[in-house]
Amino acid sequence: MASNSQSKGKSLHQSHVVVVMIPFPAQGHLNQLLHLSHRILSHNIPVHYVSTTTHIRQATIRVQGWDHNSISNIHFHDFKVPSFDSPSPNPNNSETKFPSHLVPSFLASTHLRKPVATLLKSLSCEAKRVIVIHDSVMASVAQDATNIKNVENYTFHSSCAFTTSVYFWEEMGRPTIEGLHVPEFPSLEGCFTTEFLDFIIAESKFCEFNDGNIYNTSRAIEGKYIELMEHASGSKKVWALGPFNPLTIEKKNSKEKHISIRWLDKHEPNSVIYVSFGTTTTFTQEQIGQIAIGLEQSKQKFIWVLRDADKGDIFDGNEVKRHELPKGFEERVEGMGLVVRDWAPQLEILSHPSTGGFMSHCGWNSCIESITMGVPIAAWPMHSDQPRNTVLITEVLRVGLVVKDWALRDELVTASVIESAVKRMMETKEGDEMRERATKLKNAIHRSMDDGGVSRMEMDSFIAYITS
Ligand SMILES: O=c1ccn([C@@H]2O[C@H](COP(=O)(O)OP(=O)(O)O[C@H]3OC[C@@H](O)[C@H](O)[C@H]3O)[C@@H](O)[C@H]2O)c(=O)[nH]1
Ligand SMILES: C[C@@H](CO)CCNc1ncnc2nc[nH]c12
Repeated sequence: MASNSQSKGKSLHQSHVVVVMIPFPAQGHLNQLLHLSHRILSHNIPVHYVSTTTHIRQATIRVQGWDHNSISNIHFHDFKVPSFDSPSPNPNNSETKFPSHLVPSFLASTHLRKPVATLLKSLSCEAKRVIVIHDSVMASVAQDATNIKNVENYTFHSSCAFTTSVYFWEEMGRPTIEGLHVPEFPSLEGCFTTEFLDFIIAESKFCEFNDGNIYNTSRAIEGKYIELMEHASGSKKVWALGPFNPLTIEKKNSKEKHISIRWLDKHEPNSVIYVSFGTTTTFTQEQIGQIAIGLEQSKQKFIWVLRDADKGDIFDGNEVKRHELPKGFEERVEGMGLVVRDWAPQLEILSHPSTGGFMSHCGWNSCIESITMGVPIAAWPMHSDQPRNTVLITEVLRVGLVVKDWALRDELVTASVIESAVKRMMETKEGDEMRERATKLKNAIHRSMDDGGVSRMEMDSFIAYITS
């Protein structure tokens, strides 16, 4: 059984309760429930983590921020599903930038329902109680939990409370709520394909009978919107158990350091902008050229992670495309910028003192990782929840600026727009003020995770609730 310093004083009866995680098979989802597994394990509760063979492999090789040994106590269940297509992403989709090339892998994972049901039945015979935590878009896979007596079923929402709650608030007809000012936010137009929106709606029907809702956020970040979510959830509990990612990252010795960290070590505090767009963004060659020129013209130091969206199966063997950069670019920016084409250690980069800004698509992982590390965001949303996450970052929390307005989503972002956004973030008073607010927010989050802090108390209360 897992043990570490946080588990001291916890009684053994808790081992009669086991947790089963059912993540959605895309990096930004796998990652969050893996972090949560780690946190729950530290309370001495066994955790089972279920996915397809390839996605278990993906989740475990990309674990960040915790030491690899600490996840070895998680019980991974890699179930076989029918083989699925794993096409390369297409940057030229005109309707939306949603990564529809992943859909075959999403559909394949619906076949997890049967092995999951078998696992739940077997665990429910041995344990006092089985706590299922399933991604909101894996609710159909978790549905059999409802019919087993000692199994409780919680829905994990992979985005922030702001984005999820305004969706419900709109459905409720935008009621006035005392003490709450909701800023303007974009409609869902252009966020998803119709096919995926239908998938989300179909999955949400299976959440109706759940026992509560879990978010990777904190009352120290967006308390008002967690309350709005509570308002929309009626009698059901809303648990804000985040941030799931670790708040401090251990320094590696220099031999083990990634090239980007060694590079950051050479620079001044807050002098580098980190540019990365998660695992579901693919740019056209033309757009890549504009980013390159914009970064060069900004004359600011940068680390740029230049990679396409993940494929449904990241191990399927085909070579990843190597994007061309403008002629002589890498030589001209030598010493000033670093282009990373493989997997970057994002948490380490964000926690490095030299990193002073983050140009991001505003995936929720990137947002919360950046906030917990005190780094402000230059927001360039692409699809899904990202346009609304941008509103939380720039207007509610005021720890970021907008690179590209969502209304202009179909247009090329020119080098000069990128240049001016980078300069605004890195060398203006406005940028400094955002960094100050980001540092304040980081400190508030750290305090909330200390003894007696709101986030710590909420996690303790959840653990007590599921084990009592
Ligand atoms: O090179 C890389 C790229 C990405 N990453 C990590 O991969 C993760 C990417 O997740 P993001 O949420 O930022 O973005 P993605 O688009 O990939 O994910 C998505 O899934 C979950 C949703 O709620 C997000 O809003 C969504 O966009 C982050 O944890 C980031 O740290 C790396 O560590 N290195
Ligand atoms: C490949 C990922 C990228 O986000 C699709 C699942 N994304 C999502 N799934 C479910 N609800 C969402 N609300 C916002 N985004 C959501």
